[in-house]
Amino acid sequence: MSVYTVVSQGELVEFLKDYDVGALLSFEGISAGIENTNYFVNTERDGRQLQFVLTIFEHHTFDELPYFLNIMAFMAEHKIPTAHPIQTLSNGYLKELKGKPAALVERLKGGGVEQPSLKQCEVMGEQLARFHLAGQDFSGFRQNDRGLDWMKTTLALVNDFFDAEQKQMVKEEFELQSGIDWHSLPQGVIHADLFCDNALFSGDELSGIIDLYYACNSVLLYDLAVMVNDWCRINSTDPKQIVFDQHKIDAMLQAYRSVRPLNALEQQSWNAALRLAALRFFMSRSKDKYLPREGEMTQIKDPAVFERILQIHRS
Ligand SMILES: Nc1ncnc2c1ncn2[C@@H]1O[C@H](COP(=O)(O)OP(=O)(O)OP(=O)(O)O)[C@@H](O)[C@H]1O
Ligand SMILES: N[C@@H](CCO)C(=O)O
Repeated sequence: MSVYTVVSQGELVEFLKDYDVGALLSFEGISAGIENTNYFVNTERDGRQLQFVLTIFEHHTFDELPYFLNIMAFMAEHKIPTAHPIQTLSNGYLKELKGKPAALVERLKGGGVEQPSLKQCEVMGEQLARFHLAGQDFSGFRQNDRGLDWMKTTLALVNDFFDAEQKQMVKEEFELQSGIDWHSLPQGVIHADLFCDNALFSGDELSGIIDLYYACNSVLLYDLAVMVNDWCRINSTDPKQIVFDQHKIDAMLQAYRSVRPLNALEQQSWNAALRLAALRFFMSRSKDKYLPREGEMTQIKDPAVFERILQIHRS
């Protein structure tokens, strides 16, 4: 259950006065998600029922949030399926609730994906390319705070928990990545965490991409690699048995390239991008497992999954 900040009816009624959303009908904490507190919020305005998601940000500062909320609004306005944040009557998309930053966003239909279909992989390939193209006109900028420097700092924290084989593999991967000039590849706004649980589908129709709170300006190919690593594999309860589904990879890549073709350097760098994306989540999951944040109610996501994915891309 991830409701870290409990909100009363009275507090929510007061909060909603700064929005043109009508009167509060009901609200309910959302159990999925681990970073933030989320509530479903239902209101009624002019006889119509409206549905929203209220997010109370547990880790981000007020300063860094406008970048993410502006991207969500920008993408929704460019017909990329994302949840549009709701404008306050006073100023912008961000407000304070219980001393923390908070935002109200449009509630999308559908649910997260557990076993993506071939069609869903194709849809995501196409939509990510459209997201990347639209992002070329977005004026905000944010550095990737989960880039190679962050991975190196994280490795220093977790390396002692690794066995000799893991240490050697990770050392080789950092050597490989440090030798690549990622800046010479096409850059732009990336989602940076587009896993299956961050896209809501109704059947094979994408209702929206959510959780843009790692978005940043970085390497477009890396974003595609993050997505392939999570969407295009056949999972097993034993991470060592994970395998990729080549049909899903082909469907996703073909759909992406039909909207934004990959240049020669991107094609050459594909394997390295898959390895960089695997390394990033191997590092973050290792840190969460070995050095969990105090007081955090976290379902630990298994780093062995990304260790295996890294091994597959190395072979
Ligand atoms: N705009 C939305 N419309 C409908 N449902 C949403 C929306 N945003 C979030 N949700 C629901 O809330 C759940 C939690 O949201 P989210 O994944 O953003 O959680 P988080 O704690 O902020 O992030 P993380 O998953 O990284 O821990 C989602 O799985 C989804 O069911
Ligand atoms: N998508 C990440 C967690 C949120 O960043 C993972 O599965 O490790």
